[in-house]
Amino acid sequence: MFQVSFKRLPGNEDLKLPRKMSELAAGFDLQAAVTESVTLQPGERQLIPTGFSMAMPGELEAQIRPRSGLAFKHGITCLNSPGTIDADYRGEVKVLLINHGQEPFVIERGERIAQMVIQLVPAVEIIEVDELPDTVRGAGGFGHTGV
Ligand SMILES: O=c1ccn([C@H]2C[C@H](O)[C@@H](COP(=O)(O)OP(=O)(O)OP(=O)(O)O)O2)c(=O)[nH]1
Ligand SMILES: [Mg+2]
Repeated sequence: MFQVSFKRLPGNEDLKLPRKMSELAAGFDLQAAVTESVTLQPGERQLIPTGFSMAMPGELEAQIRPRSGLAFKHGITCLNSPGTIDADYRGEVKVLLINHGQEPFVIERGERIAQMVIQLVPAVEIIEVDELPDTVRGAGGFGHTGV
């Protein structure tokens, strides 16, 4: 069990810390910490504050992912999905939303706008080599096996 710390930023006492909405949910839902409602016009993107910062062990990262309901109903998604929160980041977690829908979308304070999934990041060492091991696939990609 890893411990992940959330720090509520001043002025956000009314918001809940990220939380799972069902027992086995993968994601912790994130609330919009906008001080007043924000309207995303079709095609517009905005960085939405969440009102908290966080810390986690170095083996972890946090991914910011869209909520499928907002995507399906309103075309609202995360432009950089999944957003990456590095373990050493201590700034406010923010959500880069974009409106891919046809209608303006209003974000109210406290609205659940995205979800955060905590993931393991394996420790790796990068080594430079002159040759890579052969495989059957080789350089084939981008649909070379057909559709
Ligand atoms: O959706 C996101 C993505 C990133 N971040 C924060 C945490 C992350 O650790 C930091 C940097 O993100 P990233 O590495 O994706 O951006 P960059 O453009 O590479 O910036 P940097 O040079 O600061 O790493 O920004 C967020 O709050 N929300
Ligand atoms: Mg970076």
